[in-house]
Amino acid sequence: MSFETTATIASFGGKLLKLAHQAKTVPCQMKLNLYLPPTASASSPAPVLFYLAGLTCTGDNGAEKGFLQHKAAEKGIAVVYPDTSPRGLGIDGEDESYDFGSGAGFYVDATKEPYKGKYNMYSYITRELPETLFSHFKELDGSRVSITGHSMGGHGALTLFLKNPGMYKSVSAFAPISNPTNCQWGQKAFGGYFGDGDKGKWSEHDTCELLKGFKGDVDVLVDVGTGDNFYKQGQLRPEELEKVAKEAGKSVKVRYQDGYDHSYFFISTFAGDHVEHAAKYLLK
Ligand SMILES: N[C@@H](CCC(=O)N[C@@H](CSC=O)C(=O)NCC(=O)O)C(=O)O
Repeated sequence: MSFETTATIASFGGKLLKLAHQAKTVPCQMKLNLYLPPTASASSPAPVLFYLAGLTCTGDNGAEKGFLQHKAAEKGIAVVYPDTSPRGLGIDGEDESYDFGSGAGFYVDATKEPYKGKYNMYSYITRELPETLFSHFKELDGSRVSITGHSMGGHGALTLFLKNPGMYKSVSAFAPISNPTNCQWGQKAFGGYFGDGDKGKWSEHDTCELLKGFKGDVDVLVDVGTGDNFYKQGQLRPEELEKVAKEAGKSVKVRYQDGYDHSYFFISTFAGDHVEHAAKYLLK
């Protein structure tokens, strides 16, 4: 099934497309944004950066407030901004809380009813969405793809990268949920999507656990604001990420940005650095 383009918006010399398509891995229509830099064409396809957003977000938050497009236009990189969950499936309780269900898919394939077979954001982001995009948009180079994300989306970016060696050229994250098996957000989500009986499944989607067993080199950039209330509450656990990385001999650079909070003011301030980080690998 192909895409419907609901809007085309000029942005930094390129264009932002608002898209919708009927998905198969998740049983609903999915919306997203796609930024095409000015240089993208069928004869010169652009490498692609996926930006995974956080709790409560759609594909609009990053596209409208993340400020990635300025640097992406300069570097000739396309940016994909997917939604964060399926929508409107009529599951009991789906819309009740900001940190579970709608807007909170956590980039996993649920194995517990009533989300099983429906909340498959892992399959959607790693398989269906890229396959559909790259067959439809000849302006995109599907052989050069990187990933980044914020908070729940930072968790998504890091775990998808670590679970799929070779799929992404690079990874970075803004204030990621680095150790979801040991924080409230992650425990609620994994309990709801996997159940409490299968902690092995939880570990398969925890960046710290994945990093311990990762074969090969990494070069991960992470930014966290020291004024971030979710960091202060222990939802992000970047120190644990640094500890695991050090013990495993993996290059994970965590930059603690003085006074920044969890908002898109923080993301937009450092977005250029994250696009530069991706460009190092996408353009070499
Ligand atoms: N509404 C909630 C807070 C939700 C929130 O801060 N969401 C963040 C992502 S948090 C981790 O995934 C976000 O990006 N929000 C959208 C935005 O545009 O800022 C509450 O009331 O605490």
